[in-house]
Amino acid sequence: MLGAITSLLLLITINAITPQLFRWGIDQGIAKGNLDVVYKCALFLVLAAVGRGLFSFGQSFFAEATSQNVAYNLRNQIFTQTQYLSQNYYNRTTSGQLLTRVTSDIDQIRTFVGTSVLQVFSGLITLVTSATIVLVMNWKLALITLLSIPVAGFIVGRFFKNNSQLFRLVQTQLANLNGVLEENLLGVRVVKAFVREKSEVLRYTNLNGELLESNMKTVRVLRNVFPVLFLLSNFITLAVLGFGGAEVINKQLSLGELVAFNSYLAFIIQPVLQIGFASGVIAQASASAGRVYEVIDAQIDIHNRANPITLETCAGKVEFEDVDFRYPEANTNALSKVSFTVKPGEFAAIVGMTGTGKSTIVNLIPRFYDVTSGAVRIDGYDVRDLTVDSLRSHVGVVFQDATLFSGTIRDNIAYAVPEAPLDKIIEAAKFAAIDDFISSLPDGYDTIVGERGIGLSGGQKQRIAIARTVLTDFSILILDDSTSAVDAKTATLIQESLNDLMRRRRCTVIMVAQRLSSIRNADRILLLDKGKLVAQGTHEELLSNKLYAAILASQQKQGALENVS
Ligand SMILES: Nc1ncnc2c1ncn2[C@@H]1O[C@H](COP(=O)(O)OP(=O)(O)OP(=O)(O)O)[C@@H](O)[C@H]1O
Repeated sequence: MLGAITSLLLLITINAITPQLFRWGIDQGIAKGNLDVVYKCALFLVLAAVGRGLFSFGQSFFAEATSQNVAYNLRNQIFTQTQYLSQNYYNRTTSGQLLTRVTSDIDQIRTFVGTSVLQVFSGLITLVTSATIVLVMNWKLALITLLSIPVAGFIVGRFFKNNSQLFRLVQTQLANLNGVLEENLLGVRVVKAFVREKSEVLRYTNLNGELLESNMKTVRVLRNVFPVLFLLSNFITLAVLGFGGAEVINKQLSLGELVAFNSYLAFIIQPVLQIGFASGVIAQASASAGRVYEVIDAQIDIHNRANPITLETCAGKVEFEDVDFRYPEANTNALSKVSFTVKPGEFAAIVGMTGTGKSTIVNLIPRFYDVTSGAVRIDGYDVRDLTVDSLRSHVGVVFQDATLFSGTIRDNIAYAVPEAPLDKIIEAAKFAAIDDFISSLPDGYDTIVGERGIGLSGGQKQRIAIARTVLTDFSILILDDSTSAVDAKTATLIQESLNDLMRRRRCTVIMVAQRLSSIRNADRILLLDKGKLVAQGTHEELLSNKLYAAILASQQKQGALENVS
């Protein structure tokens, strides 16, 4: 920016000197018939033109470089922030919204930094220097000229006041449009299955139409400002030529002075127009900056407390003490007065009807959310007193939906431990009962998955996700319905590996399970109903519980159906 400003200042200096050269050339050279002065003047004018070219280039090059760097920094800042924003934030914001901020909004800011900052800066400096010079040259003529500034200021100010809302609306509409696009790309199968292509096209087209309408409004308001400013500048030129011409005729002003004055006029009107042009970009960029900084400044709910404790080693004891939890936008508690203890090395299972809070319980352990009241403790420490990193490094989680990243299968399994040797990766894959499948692929562990790679079934993805977690150094393993997408036989295989793992690693396992068959040998089964812990015990102990028996009976029926099919 310093380079750009220096170039700009030099450019302005040359621009300020040039009319004086004309004046000198005309009054001292042409009028007095002194050819030597005319030649010298011509030479200086050529040098001034070369300098102008050089410094114009420097100014725009450095400004553009600055703007690219600003965009680079903002993109990095916003991405870093997205990595640390809490789950609550993502429940409220669609990724389409975030994508628009990272792309289109940052681009608006880049344009502003690349062009408008210097335009305004140079405009102001040119205006002040030119105004001072013309005031010294002929104050009467200068006052007529300078009259244009408050009038133009009023026009630009009104433009800002009336239209900043409109520019914000355009960016919001663009974000909504991207939201629909994103939803449709993710849910393309649902759209096809329900034959909703036409109505989705209509929905997108309507939103796109609204965006077009708003964009046209901005085009109209932008285009309306400039003719008014041009008209103003023409009036001023007219006034200067009229009044100045009379002054020359009355011998109050030399012809050279009038020519020089007329040149300065351009340096007064041009900045006014320049600032007018910039005002559109500034209004758009300011709306975009507001949206970008909304993300960058968003409060991160889950963060380290002052003087947090680093959990160096973890035995794996998990306690819930009178835990109440309510999602921010919900009216009722998802969990109420939940208390239980899972001892180190125990295998605990959480069961219950759908929507009773099973996933919510496990989300509280690695602090994806914080409890509303009560406490979650690990080895006796309130999880909120531990550093988030050390807490999560001891908790391995396999989610319901297995998200893989684009890259090789090996990269995906080694996601949290990139330096893991291949034999460890294979061991993890064997644990998740996916090694046979991977080995059968032509490229084995180097097979590319994700956008440009092979497609995997839901169960295969889930097993790779299990292997990814198994490879980490956890003391508490959370499996959130992670075998729901695999068949009963594979689930049993994974279950056997799990038993083996618990024996070898002495880790605590907390499993949310739909299939009761996979948790028969759990040390402790927590039975949830409508956010409350209604019973706990072993499978045999819970058989007498009505709800447990009902869930079991419904599953046996389903199991029989699976066998038939
Ligand atoms: N982000 C959220 N905002 C508001 N309410 C939520 C949110 N997520 C879940 N809930 C509500 O909290 C309750 C518990 O949800 P949870 O996902 O823990 O149930 P679950 O027992 O794991 O269900 P399932 O077996 O269907 O996965 C549900 O009533 C659900 O509607």
